[in-house]
Amino acid sequence: MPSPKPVRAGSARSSGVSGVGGGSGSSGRYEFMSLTRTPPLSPSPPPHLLQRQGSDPTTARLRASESPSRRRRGSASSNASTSSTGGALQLPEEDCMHLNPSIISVALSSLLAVDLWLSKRLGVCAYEEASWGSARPLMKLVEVSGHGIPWLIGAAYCLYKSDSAAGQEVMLNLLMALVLDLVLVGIVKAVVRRRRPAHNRMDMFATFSVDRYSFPSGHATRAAMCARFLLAHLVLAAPLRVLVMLWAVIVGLSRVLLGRHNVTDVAFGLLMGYCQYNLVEALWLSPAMLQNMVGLE
Ligand SMILES: CC(C)=CCC/C(C)=C/CC/C(C)=C/COP(=O)(O)O
Repeated sequence: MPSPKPVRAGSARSSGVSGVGGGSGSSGRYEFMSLTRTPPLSPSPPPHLLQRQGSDPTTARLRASESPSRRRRGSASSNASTSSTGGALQLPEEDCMHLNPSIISVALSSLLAVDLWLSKRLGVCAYEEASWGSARPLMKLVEVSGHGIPWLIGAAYCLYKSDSAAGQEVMLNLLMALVLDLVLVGIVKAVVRRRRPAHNRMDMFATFSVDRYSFPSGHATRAAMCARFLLAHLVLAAPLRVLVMLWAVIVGLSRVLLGRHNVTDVAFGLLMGYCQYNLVEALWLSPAMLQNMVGLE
């Protein structure tokens, strides 16, 4: 499997392929090439760099993406070390000190490469002509079931219809949780700015501008948080509890099948939604606070 190649955001964007990474480029952001695309031509590294890169192609590419000043410094120390050892490759101390960050970035790059590859393979409902394209309408129904608008309208309606203080308390807190989820997901999306998979067709209804970004999946955070909320506050029979959990998993899975998200967007989204519920519990609006806020007797 080819290793992903960290490139400057501008060049990847122009090829319409996306990814994310912490990176140490001038913009602090890397994007990763699609595995199925031919990487753009880049100037060949100078011969001394090739010598230092050895036979490991990943290390070679990482070295080639270094800043020119670091390459020059590396080149000088490399020449010294190879000449003193009669041609045997001996890394200078400076490079040894950078070994750990390199291992982490290679591990992260590999994880993201697997993520892109797996997500592309699993995007079987991304369009009608795809291998499971006939299931796309069903997946879009699942999408609607996890969308913010039906949940907000449903919670507001139940709050309005509820005739007990306990019911109103739960519904108001659910509303608060849904708004909190939209805000937190919006912030993370705006900070990370990972683009949606190239095979995604952007035909979702009612989206915010941050929803052009894919990390994390808002549907996944909402599904995990709402599932925990329902399980904690509704008295449900065992089969229904299983159904609620299954629904959350299916909503998450449908995001990848529809091609809306990469696997890591959904995995992180489910985890984030699960943790968000803890925050909702911590911020729980009590009846006393509710009396002040909505004037309950
Ligand atoms: C009242 C109000 C402002 C409601 C906004 C609800 C809304 C438009 C939510 C966006 C839901 C959405 C499309 C999230 C994107 O989910 P991903 O799973 O694709 O990240």
